[in-house]
Amino acid sequence: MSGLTPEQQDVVDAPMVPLCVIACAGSGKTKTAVHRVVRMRHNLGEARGRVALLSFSNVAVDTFREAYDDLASSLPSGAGRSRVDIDTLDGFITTNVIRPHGHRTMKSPRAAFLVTGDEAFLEGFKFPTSSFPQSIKALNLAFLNGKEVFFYMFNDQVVIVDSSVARNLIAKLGRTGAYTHDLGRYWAYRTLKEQPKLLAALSRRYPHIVIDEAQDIGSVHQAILELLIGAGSCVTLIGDPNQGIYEFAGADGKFLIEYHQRAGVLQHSLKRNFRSAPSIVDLANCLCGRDDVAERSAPATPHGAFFTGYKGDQYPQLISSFQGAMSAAGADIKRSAVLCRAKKLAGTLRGDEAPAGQGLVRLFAAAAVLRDRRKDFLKAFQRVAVAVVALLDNAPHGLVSQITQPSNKPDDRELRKVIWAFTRDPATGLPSASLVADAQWHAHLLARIKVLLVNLDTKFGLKRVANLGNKLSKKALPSTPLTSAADLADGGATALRIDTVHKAKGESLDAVLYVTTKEHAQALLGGVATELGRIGYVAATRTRNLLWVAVPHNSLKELRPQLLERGFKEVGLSATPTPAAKSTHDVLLPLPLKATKPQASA
Ligand SMILES: Nc1ncnc2c1ncn2[C@@H]1O[C@H](COP(=O)(O)OP(=O)(O)OP(=O)(O)O)[C@@H](O)[C@H]1O
Repeated sequence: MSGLTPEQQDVVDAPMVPLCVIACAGSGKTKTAVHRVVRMRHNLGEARGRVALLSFSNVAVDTFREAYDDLASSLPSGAGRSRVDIDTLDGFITTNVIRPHGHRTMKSPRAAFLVTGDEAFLEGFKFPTSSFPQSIKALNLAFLNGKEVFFYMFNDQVVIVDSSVARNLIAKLGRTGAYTHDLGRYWAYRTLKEQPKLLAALSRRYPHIVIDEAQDIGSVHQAILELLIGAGSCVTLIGDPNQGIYEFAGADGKFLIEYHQRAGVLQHSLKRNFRSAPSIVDLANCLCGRDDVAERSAPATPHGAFFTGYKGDQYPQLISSFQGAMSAAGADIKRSAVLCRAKKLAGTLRGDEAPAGQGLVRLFAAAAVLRDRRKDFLKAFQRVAVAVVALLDNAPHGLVSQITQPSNKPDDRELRKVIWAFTRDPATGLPSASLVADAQWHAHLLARIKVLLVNLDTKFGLKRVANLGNKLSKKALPSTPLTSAADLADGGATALRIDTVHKAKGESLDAVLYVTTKEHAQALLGGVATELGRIGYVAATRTRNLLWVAVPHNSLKELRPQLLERGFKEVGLSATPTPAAKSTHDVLLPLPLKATKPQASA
């Protein structure tokens, strides 16, 4: 197959046995995995077994599907081209285990359904803690040395929950057929463990499973995979342990790192980085102690790794200075981003307001802002679904899930369509976030909800609650629009994306500004031994050409020597928003340098 490097080709051509592929950032894991799957399907010929290619995000799955559709046309017709399933690991478990078989283990009279966490009936499913009862949606599970451990997170700390309390609560929810994301994995594990015939059948159906981003496999996922491996499935893991950033969810990368030690598993590595300029690859090597090789040569435009200090009130200056540097580097605004460790900081930088209103009105208001400001129609739809169901009298427990999850039932699909139409249309459905909230927006909302509820009654026999006015009070709505007209007019087209590092995982970006606290910057410089360090590593390795790391001004003196030692160059902030800096081939510093007396290394 053409276009692959020898190390990628070796993975593709490897015998049909389990592989452990440790790959660096930007090494073309996607391309390699898709070519490998096509080759596997080719080798399987007319055999009936399916190949599963699994990853962790819907974006990754879409990319894989597109690439597979392109490549699979090279398979001879009839060679089982369609017997490849590409999905997220959770999607795979849901389709093959939880939905069709989970209810038997859950002791539910109906098929299992996923809850969003906001459903009113979950109020009755709480567990006690030393302070106040917590909702079951906060309950997580991990396997530690083969034992189930139940916990929840409080102020970034893990708090253990008594196992029998947790099991009873999970069983009680299970009997309704409901499960949260985390508990879905638990039920899938238990279903496979308790129904050995099902496990054997699933393993026969999927004799080969390839998992990308395998550093993100958590302990419950691992337990499920171990069952499949034990039943005969041949599992290949591809990933980069230095990008393991889901430790809080029980993924510590150990499964991937140690997988090659198992009998029969062949080890491979991918060490050529196609994404980043050589100076960025050098920095990445310095951070993680690898010796990966840049496949690209240095671009003719300004590029490399820079740092700058910022004060708490200088975010606008910081971002406009970075945009000046981006212009000089020829970075595309749509393929560049400001990244932060924490959601809260990303929200502050984006200028996200606290959601307005109370109760269900708050949900509708948040949905309007998500749709109109963030253009996030899906999240808006999910909030509208939860709020509308809460306005129904005696709504069946799984109704939110019936609306929000894809379904083959015509009634569910019709209902989904009605809620989508309401969410999407500011003229007849959820009013525009640009209307004055307490006066216009709320009045429109009330009138249109009434029409919607009549419609739901007529078409689907769903009755509304009696006290609509109480449930939709205008308390805590401001006498201003929910979001400013300027934000809406921009529509995000010219705005630089501001996001968390977790959201940018797997992406290639032209330019990245990583905004850090002192702790985040220290962790980045400290390397990949800690999760915070790996988060910094993921941020740094997203960029193709330009990386800026912004550190708090008051830690600059302390951090400067280490930043310089790692190869970062210092830049200052421009006093006012900058016009695009001049692009010259040999200028690496896109902005005038201020206060840059390098200190001797500590
Ligand atoms: N053999 C190849 N020839 C040319 N380009 C390649 C080759 N393999 C991969 N690439 C390119 O390398 C870039 C990075 O690939 P990809 O996004 O799959 O990296 P990755 O290994 O998933 O990285 P990360 O783990 O950092 O997200 C993509 O633009 C891809 O098209």
